[in-house]
Amino acid sequence: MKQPVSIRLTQCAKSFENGTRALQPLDLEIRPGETLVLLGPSGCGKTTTLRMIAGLEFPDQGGRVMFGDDDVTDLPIEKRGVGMVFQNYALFPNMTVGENIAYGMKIRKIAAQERAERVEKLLEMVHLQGLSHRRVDQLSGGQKQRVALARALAVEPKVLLLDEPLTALDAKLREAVRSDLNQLLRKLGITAVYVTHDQGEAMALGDRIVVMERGKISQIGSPQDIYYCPANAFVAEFIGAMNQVDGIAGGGRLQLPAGSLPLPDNVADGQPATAMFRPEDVQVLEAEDAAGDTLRGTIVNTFFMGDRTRFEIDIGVGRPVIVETSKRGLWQPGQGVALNVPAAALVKVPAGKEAS
Ligand SMILES: Nc1ncnc2c1ncn2[C@@H]1O[C@H](COP(=O)(O)OP(=O)(O)OP(=O)(O)O)[C@@H](O)[C@H]1O
Repeated sequence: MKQPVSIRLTQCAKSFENGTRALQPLDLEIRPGETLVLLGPSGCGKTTTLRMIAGLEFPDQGGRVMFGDDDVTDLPIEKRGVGMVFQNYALFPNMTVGENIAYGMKIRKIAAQERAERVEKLLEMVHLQGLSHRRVDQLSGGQKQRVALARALAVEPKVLLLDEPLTALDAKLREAVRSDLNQLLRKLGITAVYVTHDQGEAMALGDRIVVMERGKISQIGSPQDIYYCPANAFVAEFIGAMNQVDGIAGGGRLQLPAGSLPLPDNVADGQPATAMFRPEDVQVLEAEDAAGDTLRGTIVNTFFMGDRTRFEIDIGVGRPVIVETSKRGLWQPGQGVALNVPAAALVKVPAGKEAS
C-alpha cells in the first residue's frame, strides 16, 4: 500500500445550475490514513462533498482540493487516484467477479500475471475466495458490495471514497459487512471518506465524524465527542435520541410541574433553562422509593426492542421523556414512576449555538 495522503478542502462551495446552493464555503482537513465519515440528513451536502473529493463535481470559483501537496482541484476523477464504492454497487453484471475486480487494472495496462495475483489477494481480503469465476449477477447483495470494494482497491488508490455502501443491504448483512469493512480500513490504513445518513454506521466506522446540516459543517470530532459533547442542538438531536426538557431554575434545580431535574449551568432563580439527557442515562424508580422532589411521571408507552426496552414517560410538559434500559421490562402503561437523572448525565450544548 502507498503512503496514505491527507485531503484538504479550502473554501469549497457548490452551487448547481438550477440555483441550488448545495454547499456553503467549506474547509475540511482529512488526516492521512483516517476514516472520515460525512453524516447528516438527506440533502445536507454529503454526497456533493464526496463527489468534489472524487473529481465528479468541481467547487465554485475559489475552492481548492489538495491531496497531500498535490493540487487536484481541476483534475477529473481518472487522474486523481481514487477508488469509489457506491450504494448500488455499479458492477458490470455480465462479467465475472474476477473480471470486475481486474477491470481497472486492465485499463491501466497492468500485466495479466500481476492482475491475476492481485485479484486473488483482494478476493481473500474481502472473504470471497474461490468466487473469481462466478458471474456477478449470481451474487448476494453483500457479496456484490465486497466485489465493489475489491474493485475499488485493485488500482491501489490514494484515497477510498464510499457513498452509502451498505444502504442496500438488509440489517443483518449490513452489520456483517460493516464489521469486515471496519477491520479492512484499519488494516489498510488508507485515507477513506465515507458518506452515510446512518449514525450507527458513522459511530462504528469513523475515526472522526463530520456532521453536516444544510450545506455546512455543524461539528467535526471523534464519535465520542459528537455523542457526549454535541456542538449545538442540531447535533445533539440528530445523533442518538435526546431528551430536552424546558423549565424554570429554582433552588439550584430545574423546576417542573411534577418535580425537578438537575440544572445544566448556573442559571439564576426564576430564569428559563433546559435540561438535555440521553434515554440510557435515566434511572426509573418506583414512585414511592423516590425522594421528595424527584421528578414524577406516568408511563404512556413501552416498546420492547429485544436488547432493550424503551419507555415514554409523561411528566406533564407536553413531550414525554424517553428512557431506555436493558433491564427486563418492569413498567406498564399507566403506572406512576419517578425518574432519576444524575447531574453528570446532562449534555451541555454551548450557549448561542442552538440550531435554528
Ligand atoms: N446535480 C444537481 N443539480 C441540482 N441540485 C443538486 C444536484 N446534486 C445535488 N443537488 C442538491 O444539492 C443538495 C445537496 O445534495 P447532496 O446529494 O450532496 O446531499 P446528501 O446529503 O448527499 O443527501 P442524500 O443523503 O439524500 O444523498 C440537495 O438539495 C440536492 O437536491
